[in-house]
Amino acid sequence: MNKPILHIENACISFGHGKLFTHFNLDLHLGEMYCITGESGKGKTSLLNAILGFVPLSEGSIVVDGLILGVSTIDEIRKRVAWIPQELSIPSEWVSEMVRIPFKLKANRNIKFSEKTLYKHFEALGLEHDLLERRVTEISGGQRQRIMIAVTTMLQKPLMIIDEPTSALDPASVSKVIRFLKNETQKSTAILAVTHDRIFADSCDKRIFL
Ligand SMILES: Nc1ncnc2c1ncn2[C@@H]1O[C@H](COP(=O)(O)OP(=O)(O)OP(=O)(O)O)[C@@H](O)[C@H]1O
Repeated sequence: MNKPILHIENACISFGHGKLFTHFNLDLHLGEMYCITGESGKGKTSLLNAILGFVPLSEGSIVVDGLILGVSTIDEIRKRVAWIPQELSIPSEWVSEMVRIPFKLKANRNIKFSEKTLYKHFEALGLEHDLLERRVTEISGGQRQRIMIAVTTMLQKPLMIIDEPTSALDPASVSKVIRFLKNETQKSTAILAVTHDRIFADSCDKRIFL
């Protein structure tokens, strides 16, 4: 098999109060969708944050697309990772502005925003086109999550990291998100998601308990 896009070896995260987990290993390849599941507070979100360099490992190493995570590689690694956090504090009033934010970030400046592609993704995810004309405060949590999945996919990064992609969705919408993401992983992307959603977890290539 080819080299993994994400390789985590012997990882341990600890905060002041002790170790969250130790000896965590993972190999994720292009075309695969894995999920991390487990009890609340075990460190799932912290692990995602560690991959993005926001939380330090106390032991072990993370390699993204052949780059060992460290001070000198973090900018390059962030260029290769699309990230959808669980909670988003969005600094825009309108959805039409919100969907353009990722394209203004330093790491994504070379990627063009396309309304046509966004609408195509909206359709696949069961979202109405006119959501784009609404205020951010006038859309539901589930709509916002799917909009961000659509937008993040447009960035075409080799690695997508998603925290609770379906937590605010009904089962029919969960199925649409799964179909959409599976379709995307076939297009040279790997997905790592944290989830408590049984349907979502069952559809992943591998389920990792933390
Ligand atoms: N920066 C931090 N400093 C200290 N403690 C932290 C920090 N970030 C997270 N924690 C603690 O680490 C533990 C794990 O948090 P984390 O959010 O990673 O868990 P989780 O498994 O994702 O939980 P959930 O399923 O509820 O989202 C929690 O007890 C949390 O309070």
